[in-house]
Amino acid sequence: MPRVGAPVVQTRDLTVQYPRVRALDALSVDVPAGVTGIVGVNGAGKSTLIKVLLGLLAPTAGEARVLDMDTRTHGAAIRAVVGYMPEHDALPPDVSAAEFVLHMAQVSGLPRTDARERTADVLRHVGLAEERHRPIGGYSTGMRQRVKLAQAIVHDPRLVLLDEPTNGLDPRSRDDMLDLISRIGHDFGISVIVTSHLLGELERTADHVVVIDSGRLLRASATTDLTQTTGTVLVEVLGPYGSDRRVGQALLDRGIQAAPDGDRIRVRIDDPRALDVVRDVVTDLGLGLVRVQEIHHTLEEVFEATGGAR
Ligand SMILES: Nc1ncnc2c1ncn2[C@@H]1O[C@H](COP(=O)(O)OP(=O)(O)OP(=O)(O)O)[C@@H](O)[C@H]1O
Repeated sequence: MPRVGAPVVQTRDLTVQYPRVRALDALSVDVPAGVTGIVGVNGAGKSTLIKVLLGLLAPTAGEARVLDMDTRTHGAAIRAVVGYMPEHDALPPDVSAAEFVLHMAQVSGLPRTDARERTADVLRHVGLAEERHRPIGGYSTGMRQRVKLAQAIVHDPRLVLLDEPTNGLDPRSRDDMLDLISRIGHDFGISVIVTSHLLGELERTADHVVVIDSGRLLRASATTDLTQTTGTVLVEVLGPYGSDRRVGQALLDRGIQAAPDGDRIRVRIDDPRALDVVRDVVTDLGLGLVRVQEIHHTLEEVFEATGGAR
């Protein structure tokens, strides 16, 4: 059993060489428990990494450990405690979600009665309770993605690997799927590794983000560290027309960097006095301070800064 707080996945110099392409190139990363997003453009190596982690593809060099088990030697043991949602859809059209997920539960070793119970539970969790007896062939893309997610968690895994689960979904279904992923990771206590080529969507779902590009590690950190403050706040004041300009000018007069931003004032806070000066200036001018809002980087901005986005 891995120690509490131990990484769920560790790779060291992990390399996968296909005949023409090096899909993973000396990738060394620790993935902690919780929800982790693996982000990279198409072809970055995300699906290859997942295949290695499941023990389905042997590394050319280096090693990968999942829940402290070596993927080269413990593939079957890993797959018993890890769920997998593949990117592409290979669902049988003629069977119902209930039949399919029950079958997958039994394949993963659950006795029939437990498998039935778990199937009913997970189909309810993913929001397919009502439609579960209809043939999958008539399902929408969003429903099919939820069937794939249900079969990935039906055996109550410790870790689940989701390959591009939001692919092909409209914005609303994508939000539903992201909420579901967050619940699996945060309420059900199953660690989640989720791949995506869209950084923005992982911002509110993932606790950690691993950015890969051409099989190499660009960045691995807590989402909150990546989206750290820009050193700028937006200040909103209450007063007659032009109050924001007067505040901005008063701040500049006192040596604080400030610039208009719509009807608010963008203020640099590198100077430790800055927030005190804002409060003093607003009071001196007889105005009200409505809001001081810290501005954070978005993941997209960070990715662009590291040269990963295309
Ligand atoms: N079986 C294979 N044989 C040869 N090359 C492969 C194979 N699978 C993937 N590749 C190549 O390896 C690189 C990484 O592919 P991979 O599928 O891991 O990337 P990805 O980040 O998951 O992208 P996508 O989201 O498009 O699947 C790509 O250049 C791809 O063309």
